[in-house]
Amino acid sequence: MFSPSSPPTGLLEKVFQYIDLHQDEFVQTLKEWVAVESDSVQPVLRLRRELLRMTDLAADRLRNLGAHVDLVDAGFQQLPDGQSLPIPPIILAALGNDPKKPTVCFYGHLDVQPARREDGWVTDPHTLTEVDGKLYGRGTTDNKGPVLAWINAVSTFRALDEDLPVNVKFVIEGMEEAGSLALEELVQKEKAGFFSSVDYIVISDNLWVSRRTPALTWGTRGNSYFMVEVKCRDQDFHSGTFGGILNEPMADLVALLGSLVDSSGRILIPGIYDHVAPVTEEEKRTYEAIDLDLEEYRNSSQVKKFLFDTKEELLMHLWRYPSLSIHGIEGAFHEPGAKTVIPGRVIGKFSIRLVPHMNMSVVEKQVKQHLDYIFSKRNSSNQMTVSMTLGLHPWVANIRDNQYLAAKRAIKTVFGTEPDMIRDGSTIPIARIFQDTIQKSVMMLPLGAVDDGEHSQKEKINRWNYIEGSKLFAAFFLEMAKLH
Ligand SMILES: Cn1cncc1C[C@H](NC(=O)CCN)C(=O)O
Ligand SMILES: [Zn+2]
Ligand SMILES: [Zn+2]
Repeated sequence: MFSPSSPPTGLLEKVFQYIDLHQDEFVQTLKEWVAVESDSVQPVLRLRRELLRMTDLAADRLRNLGAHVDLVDAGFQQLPDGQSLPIPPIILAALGNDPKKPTVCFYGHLDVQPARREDGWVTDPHTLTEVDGKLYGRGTTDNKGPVLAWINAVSTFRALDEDLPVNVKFVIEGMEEAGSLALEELVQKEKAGFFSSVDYIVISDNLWVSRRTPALTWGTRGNSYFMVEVKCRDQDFHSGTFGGILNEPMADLVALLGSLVDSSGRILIPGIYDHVAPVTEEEKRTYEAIDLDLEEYRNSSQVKKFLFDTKEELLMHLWRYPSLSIHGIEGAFHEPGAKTVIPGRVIGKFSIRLVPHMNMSVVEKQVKQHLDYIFSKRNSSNQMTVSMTLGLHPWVANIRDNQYLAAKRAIKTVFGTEPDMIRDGSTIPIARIFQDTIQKSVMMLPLGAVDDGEHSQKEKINRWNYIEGSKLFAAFFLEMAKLH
């Protein structure tokens, strides 16, 4: 082993060289993984079988590394129609348990969003296709590529017959895109078991804000999801026979939804901003330092104008202020054509992205009170029911943790630059659950570029990001060992 003060230049060079030389093999494995249509979103048996196949493929790969692999049964998913579908088992794997080394646990997921060629893909979404250094395919960046990058890093030490600098554990699930069913329960159950030896958790399930500058993520927003139902009766009406003599549920609902946010993006629910953490000068400087070309971002997003004109304002509204989005209306007539229906019962769906110091149950109360007030002013004879169906807390890391220091050093070594220290506007619910339940340091170390198109058509990961990302994880192991 190397001494803590002298950098392991020789070993690191060997590792990087190995990864460069074997990159086509690494791409080939990604191709095999992308070929499995492991869609967890559409609840159909055929796809669940694909998910099980994907889980077995990953478990085999981990066993080949020499890891001890447990497939933890996750039970069944109950569907609203009474059907039930199997949830793929959750992989818990471990490699090495040297008490002198830190134990780093990687969380990732094998499931993907649905993708069909007709949706607007140029290539088949389940056939990894390389064009100009871009590896196109569903799951390449979210999240199969990063999971494999971690495996590539571990396998490189094994192939070189080098001692792993850290003990490595894996939590790999197959239901992330469907809300990580069964995972929270498992984390609680294994708190004193599998997780008791874990010192650090690394998640690589988000993106940089740049195409070239790597990032380290230290916070995500939470989310509270609301459904507001307005009901007259369970059946639709004909607007020729009932139009003019009813309080129409859609009119009530549109008024309710229209009362939530103004055209400058400000949430109109009284009190909602009361607890939002104030911005500090130090925090402001972190946004100034970030590599984001506003014009390029705007153009590539195909948006004419954002609500904010400066980089700092834009980032703060994405990352550290709450936002309210209206997602849809169940029961509304939305198909093409001109049907003259009055829907009898509709459900509006919206969510509020939560930020530090907002209190979930206070938010819930404020939303309900506000909607009650707006609805009562309408004097409608319909019935309104509001429910919060999902409550995910925001997450903030302690960037003074050792693993943030190790990751910064590894990024510097691999990319020759300091990372953008970013937050993320969306939610990775498991981060906060890990932090609260096992009370260990959680870090998000993304590998993909801003234009990877996660969840979208033409999802890709650059070969460069995938291969340098594999090196980054390897360099991170070595830096962690030095700090321990
Ligand atoms: C399911 N869900 C409902 N509320 C929040 C979520 C999670 C979802 N997470 C992601 O997209 C991960 C991005 N890397 C999101 O933030 O919308
Ligand atoms: Zn993901
Ligand atoms: Zn996703």
